[in-house]
Amino acid sequence: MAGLRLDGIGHRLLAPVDLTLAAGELVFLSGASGAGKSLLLRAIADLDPNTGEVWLNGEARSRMTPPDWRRRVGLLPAESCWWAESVGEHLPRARTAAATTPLVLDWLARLGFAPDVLSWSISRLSTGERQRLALVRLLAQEPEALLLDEATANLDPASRDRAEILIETYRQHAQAAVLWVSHDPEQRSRLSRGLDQRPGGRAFVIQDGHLEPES
Ligand SMILES: Nc1ncnc2c1ncn2[C@@H]1O[C@H](COP(=O)(O)OP(=O)(O)OP(=O)(O)O)[C@@H](O)[C@H]1O
Repeated sequence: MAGLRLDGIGHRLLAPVDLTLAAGELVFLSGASGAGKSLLLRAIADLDPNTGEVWLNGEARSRMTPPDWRRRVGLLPAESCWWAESVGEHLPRARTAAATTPLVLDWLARLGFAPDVLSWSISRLSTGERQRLALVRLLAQEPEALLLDEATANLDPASRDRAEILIETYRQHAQAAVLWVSHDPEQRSRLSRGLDQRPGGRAFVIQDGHLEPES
């Protein structure tokens, strides 16, 4: 089946979870600080020890190499990690604007960046710039599912709106299942209406070590 299926995925604070996200479906995740939301996303990405299996479009995680899995199921952590000197070095085939795909340049523009951002040093980036650029870096890997941890938490309202539109456009275009940790009820209500104005958007909460549908 197309989409992302969690089959008994659990971690040290969370009882095993069974959850299926259809291709292109957006599902929200909330819960108190420290409830274990980030740990669940990390468990799905197989970054920490975890139980269970995850299926992407019918393919088992255990049958893929970890780098392959993490490219196909892209995690946007709350705090992004950068390892090279410049922004462009973090994007596939994109050290310079000339070598950058038009799609990535378009995404950068949608988030308010001119092509010269590729030459910017990582050390000069503001928190919000890091968050927006981490999103472009993630999408440039063309993931088939997205795990978003407070993807817009550091952004002003205008930047937040632009990031939401980009994520929604990608979700619909790529038919990517999206599991989105968000504490912001207004964001969830905005996004659950969707760009196509259809109602939708299931929401779950982690409470007392269990994942439950939000009432
Ligand atoms: N490597 C670790 N070793 C020990 N405890 C950890 C580790 N990583 C996370 N924790 C703890 O596990 C709990 C859940 O962490 P997690 O990051 O999943 O919380 P969260 O639900 O995402 O919270 P927030 O909304 O504050 O980001 C926290 O109490 C955290 O301190």
